[in-house]
Amino acid sequence: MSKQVGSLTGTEYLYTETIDTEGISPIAFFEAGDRHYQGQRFFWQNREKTHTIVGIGHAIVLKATGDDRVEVIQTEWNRLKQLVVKEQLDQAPLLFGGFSFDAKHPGSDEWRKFSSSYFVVPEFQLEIKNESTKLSINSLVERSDQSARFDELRKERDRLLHVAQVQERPLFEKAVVIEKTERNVPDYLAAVRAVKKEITRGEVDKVVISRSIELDFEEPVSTGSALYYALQEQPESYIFVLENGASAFVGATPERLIRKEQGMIYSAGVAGSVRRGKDVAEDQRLGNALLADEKNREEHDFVVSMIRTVIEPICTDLQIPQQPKLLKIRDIQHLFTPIQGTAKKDADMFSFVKALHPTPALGGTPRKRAVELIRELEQMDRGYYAAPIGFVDANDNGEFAVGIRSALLRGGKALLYAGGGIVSESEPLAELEETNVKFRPMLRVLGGNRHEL
Ligand SMILES: C=C(O[C@H]1C=CC=C(C(=O)O)[C@@H]1O)C(=O)O
Ligand SMILES: [Mg+2]
Repeated sequence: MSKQVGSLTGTEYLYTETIDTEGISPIAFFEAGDRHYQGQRFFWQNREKTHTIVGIGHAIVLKATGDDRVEVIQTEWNRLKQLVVKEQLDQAPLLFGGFSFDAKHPGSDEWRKFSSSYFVVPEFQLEIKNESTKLSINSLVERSDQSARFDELRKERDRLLHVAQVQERPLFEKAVVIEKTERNVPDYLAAVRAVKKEITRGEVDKVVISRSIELDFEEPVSTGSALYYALQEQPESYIFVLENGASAFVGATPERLIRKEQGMIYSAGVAGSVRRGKDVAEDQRLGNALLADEKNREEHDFVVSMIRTVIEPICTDLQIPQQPKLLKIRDIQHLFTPIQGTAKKDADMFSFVKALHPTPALGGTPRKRAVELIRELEQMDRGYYAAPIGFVDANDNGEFAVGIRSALLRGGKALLYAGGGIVSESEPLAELEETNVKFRPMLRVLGGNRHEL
């Protein structure tokens, strides 16, 4: 049973016990939870592929809505951290989840279950980092129930391990798409034009406008299959899955929001885009043209300058290069500025998430007006698209990416999302084409590309 932290009795502790499990495949472990824990799993892998986390089952669920949702999650997590009981060598329990893009959005049926924030401490936590593989059990129980509860949980852990290691490895078939519907192209183009007018009027400098594509499949798509193909097809990106009941939010994003490790923080400006070239020469020509392009540099500079402004008060030793570099991933190249610093003493992970979200790579400049315009102009609910998704551990180390190049799966349907930064020089049809490139990663993963390839 999962517990909302609000229902704590005051006498429970968050017990953790870790074992070493070298050689287990994270996707096989994820899939081992398919039968009994569907809707209660998550998966995370960083861009460098040095850190993979799988969560199965819910020891604790945290949800919060409203403007102060980040602070509510932050406070509850701080309270929970005080309850951790573990041996020194045990892994710290972690909190994984995400926020919706806009806490003030009225919401839609498709995203209803996710609430405007949804975080879990997994019951079974597999972590592969620095060449070591650790599997923990986390459980929030009364001291008097701890021993009996852990006996049950150890049995269940061993069963999951056996399924993952010994029983047949899962074979994933790519789902078959029967229909691909561009949901709101005229609305999207109208929104881009409206933003350009607002820019001319001096109301805003930049707003990110997005749209969605619906895929209908012959059969329900399993989360495991989407995850498998995301890992195969997008090796240069963060890969994430967050299940919630019958829905799953899945993505292959290149964009870090914040990583915090031993007091150091790492963020990134990722904005400004062009497709990959068909050969090396074209790829380099496109990349160099992107680096020199005024419109894309403007899109990018708004992001870097806002990140500087919002993290300067909570950081020291901030290091931000003057010029962007190129970030090349399978389908697209971006302008990229890595940012790092040292977190001030009281600035924890959620202080950074709150300060940074949304950067103008997903929202706009100025932030408040841009988010209002997105709410007014986009004829859709972004849900968790373009919003922070990731984890923090009990030592306040962790990482959040931005949930782009992503899709919401539910049964035989998927909703894919993509957007782009609209600035004064934006051309509506060129922006539409840019969103087509940004849909590609998830179209590859989900099979919706087969007519185009
Ligand atoms: C909003 C998205 O991308 C952002 C990240 C990188 C480049 C972007 C751009 O060039 O417009 C966007 O700001 C998306 O992929 O849906
Ligand atoms: Mg762009």
